Amino acid sequence: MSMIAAFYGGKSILITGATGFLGKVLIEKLCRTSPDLKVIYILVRPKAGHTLQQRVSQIINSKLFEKVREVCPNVHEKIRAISADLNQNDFAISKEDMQELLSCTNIIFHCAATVRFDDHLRHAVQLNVTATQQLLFMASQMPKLEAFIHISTAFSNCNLKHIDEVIYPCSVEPKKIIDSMEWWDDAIVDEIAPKLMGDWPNTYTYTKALGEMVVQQESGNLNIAIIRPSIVGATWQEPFPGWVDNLNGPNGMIVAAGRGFLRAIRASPLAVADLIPVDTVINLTLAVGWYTAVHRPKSTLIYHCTSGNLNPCNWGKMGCQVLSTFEKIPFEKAFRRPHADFTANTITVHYRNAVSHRAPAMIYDIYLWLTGRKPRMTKLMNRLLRTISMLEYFINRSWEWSTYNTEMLMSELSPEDQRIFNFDVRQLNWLEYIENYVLGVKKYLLKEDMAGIPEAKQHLRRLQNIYYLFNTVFFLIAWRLLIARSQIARNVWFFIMW
Ligand SMILES: CCCCCCCCCCCCCCCCCCCCCCCCCC(=O)SCCNC(=O)CCNC(=O)[C@H](O)C(C)(C)COP(=O)(O)OP(=O)(O)OC[C@H]1O[C@@H](n2cnc3c(N)ncnc32)[C@H](O)[C@@H]1OP(=O)(O)O
Ligand SMILES: NC(=O)C1=CN([C@@H]2O[C@H](COP(=O)(O)OP(=O)(O)OC[C@H]3O[C@@H](n4cnc5c(N)ncnc54)[C@H](OP(=O)(O)O)[C@@H]3O)[C@@H](O)[C@H]2O)C=CC1
Repeated sequence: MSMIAAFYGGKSILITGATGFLGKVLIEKLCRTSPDLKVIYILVRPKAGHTLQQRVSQIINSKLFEKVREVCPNVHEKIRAISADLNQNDFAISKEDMQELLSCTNIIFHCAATVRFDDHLRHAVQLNVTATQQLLFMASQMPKLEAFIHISTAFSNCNLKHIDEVIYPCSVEPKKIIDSMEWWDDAIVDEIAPKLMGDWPNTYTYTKALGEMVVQQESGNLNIAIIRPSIVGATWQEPFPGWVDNLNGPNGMIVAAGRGFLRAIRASPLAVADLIPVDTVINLTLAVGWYTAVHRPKSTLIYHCTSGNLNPCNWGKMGCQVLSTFEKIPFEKAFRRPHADFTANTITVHYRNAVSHRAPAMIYDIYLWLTGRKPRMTKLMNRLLRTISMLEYFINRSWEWSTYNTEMLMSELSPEDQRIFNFDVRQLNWLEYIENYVLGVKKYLLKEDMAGIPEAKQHLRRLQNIYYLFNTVFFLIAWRLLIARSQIARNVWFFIMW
């Protein structure tokens, strides 16, 4: 019998960020392994014209929940959506709902965050710091609360090279920043943001670091743990390999490379690609929830959920495997044949951006314009280049994260729990994982049918022929112009002909 699965039986669990990437996998695993849990409260806001109920139904009826619907047919009764906006006071939760949450919640998993790197500092502070503070205040009023699990990021201290499982202080107290945000206008925030952020590369990582400080300072008597995942990727094993549903992190790059937009990226091929599958993160999260509630460690424990020190893989190896998978499983509607490489030199990067990214986009836009359609490729390419510029920081450096707490927890689990809640990343075979990842991007993110592969391959062959034709015509025109202007070129031409 799994101790962890049994622990969640009969429990009332509160999850923020449940509609996000990690949140969905967390609910899925909880419902599948502990179908006898009492209720999962999820704090959801209405979005994009969808009501709360529609959003929940969409999740429950999705492919990800296929197995859950078998194991736990009454899953929709287990999930209770509560209307909430984490940017509002008291999260804009109704009095009745708040009363129920305060009196019933046993465990909190706090996943909600803004993960945009370029979010305005005010908004990032509001969601990643102030909302965390408010949630901790709510938690302190919950008599039945057994554990509060905060999801942070391994990059909250990306300004350091070696990172231990401790909280590092930021130079300005988070409380001061929260207070200042009340009376600073946007112009002042914009001016002061770079000074506050110091050597953090973006508002996301900075506010996640502030969020950890808030957790430490406001923990009071609560049983708290912090989990720091690195770059979270598609599922490794559960509920099935390769599931992914957003364009964050490597996902967008895989799409861009597979469709032939991305030709070159500034990256160190030897830098460690610290990817971690989302199901591994969730298994660790559930194990930490159990351990924190049952063993009640004296201090707040931090768990690094990373792969680099246990089973390293570098960007070069990962990129090669991504490209070789495209050979077998091409994406549909490719703009060009997938071919990308890593460059390190700044001049080469500018050259490749001009020649391999911007020029083909402009040529294609001219073609669209000539055929009476709306040009869009240049805009798309600019967006891609902007995204790449934001990710570059993370693919040109390596970090070392110590994992003592995570390894300690692994040794505390029974063999049954080690199997059901496996977070031992040493067992991961990278080549197999990346192949399933690319396949998952095709199937679950791009929603492409596998039956379309022969047609996609044929399309790539056509693109290859267009490429040869274009190069031949380009060469002939260039040569013709050269012959017209240069005696040496003419001599070479006559020599060849002769
Ligand atoms: C040796 C040879 C081998 C050769 C190999 C060759 C290689 C070939 C293979 C390549 C694969 C292997 C290498 C991969 C390297 C990846 C490194 C990853 C590092 C990640 C580190 C993460 C560390 C921290 C982890 C964490 O702790 S947290 C999670 C991380 N957080 C994020 O990843 C958020 C990032 N994003 C944003 O920060 C915002 O997205 C923003 C970017 C500002 C845009 O912002 P904006 O321009 O305003 O655009 P949006 O409004 O967002 O979107 C507007 C429209 O663009 C869409 N779109 C949003 N995104 C993306 C995206 N990426 N890519 C594409 N499209 C996207 C969106 O769908 C919407 O489409 P629409 O609806 O309009 O149709
Ligand atoms: N993905 C990754 O690579 C990594 C993620 N993490 C951390 O994991 C956690 C989850 O990330 P991930 O699932 O990828 O992020 P997502 O962007 O997929 O999900 C964010 C969640 O937060 C919710 N949310 C955002 N703003 C509000 C608001 N004002 N009120 C209520 N809910 C809100 C979103 O709801 P809605 O659907 O309504 O927008 C969504 O459910 C975050 O704390 C992140 O820092 C850490 C390391 C890496």
